[in-house]
Amino acid sequence: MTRDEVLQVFRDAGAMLEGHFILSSGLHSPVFLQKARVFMYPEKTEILCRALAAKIRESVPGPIDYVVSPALGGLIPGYETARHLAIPAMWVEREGGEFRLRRFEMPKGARVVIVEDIVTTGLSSRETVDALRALGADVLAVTCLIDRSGGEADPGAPLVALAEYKVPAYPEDALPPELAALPAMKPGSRGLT
Ligand SMILES: O=P(O)(O)OC[C@H]1O[C@H](OP(=O)(O)OP(=O)(O)O)[C@H](O)[C@@H]1O
Ligand SMILES: O=C(O)c1cc(=O)[nH]c(=O)[nH]1
Ligand SMILES: [Mg+2]
Repeated sequence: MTRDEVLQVFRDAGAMLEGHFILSSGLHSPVFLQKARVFMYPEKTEILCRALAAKIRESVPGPIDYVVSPALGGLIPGYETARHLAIPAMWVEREGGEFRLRRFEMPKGARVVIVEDIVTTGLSSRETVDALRALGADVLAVTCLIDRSGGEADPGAPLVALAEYKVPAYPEDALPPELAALPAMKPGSRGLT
């Protein structure tokens, strides 16, 4: 799939939101990709994840044992991408703020690919990589549907994105006046109890 085709799926689903958003990293942005509005359509999710699975096969040499995704946003694309790779999918979820593989056993040396929905700073992906390496997994790549950093994020393993879409994001103390004038929303789940 081309970058424009991927972005068009988000547009068609009404998932390209404009306003004032607080991201998982604490950065503020005038654009939010509300992936849940894509994932509510199984056929749109299938199109994206089949293409991501093909890109993973091209980019990651050797066998892959598991897909692992960070909850919540990574769950649906992780499952669907694993289906196209014909391998099992697991997820990490936050416990006391830290990602943990609470419901699954990870064999030592297992060859793992992370599937994320969106990468902005790479922090959530890096937390996932660290949690899995601490269990003895061999993390081969971090993959995502959309990389908002335009290739600049460092998730701690090679990054494979179905599409890059560079979007501005600002620290709280450096907001452009037109963004500061709008009420801020935080759509993601980091920090929720
Ligand atoms: O690269 P980063 O700067 O870490 O940002 C990207 C992360 O932010 C979102 O998750 P969020 O924590 O908002 O919660 P969600 O998965 O429930 O949407 C998204 O799903 C990624 O996990
Ligand atoms: O950085 C984020 O938290 C983020 C950005 C985005 O566009 N979409 C999303 O779900 N999370
Ligand atoms: Mg997430």
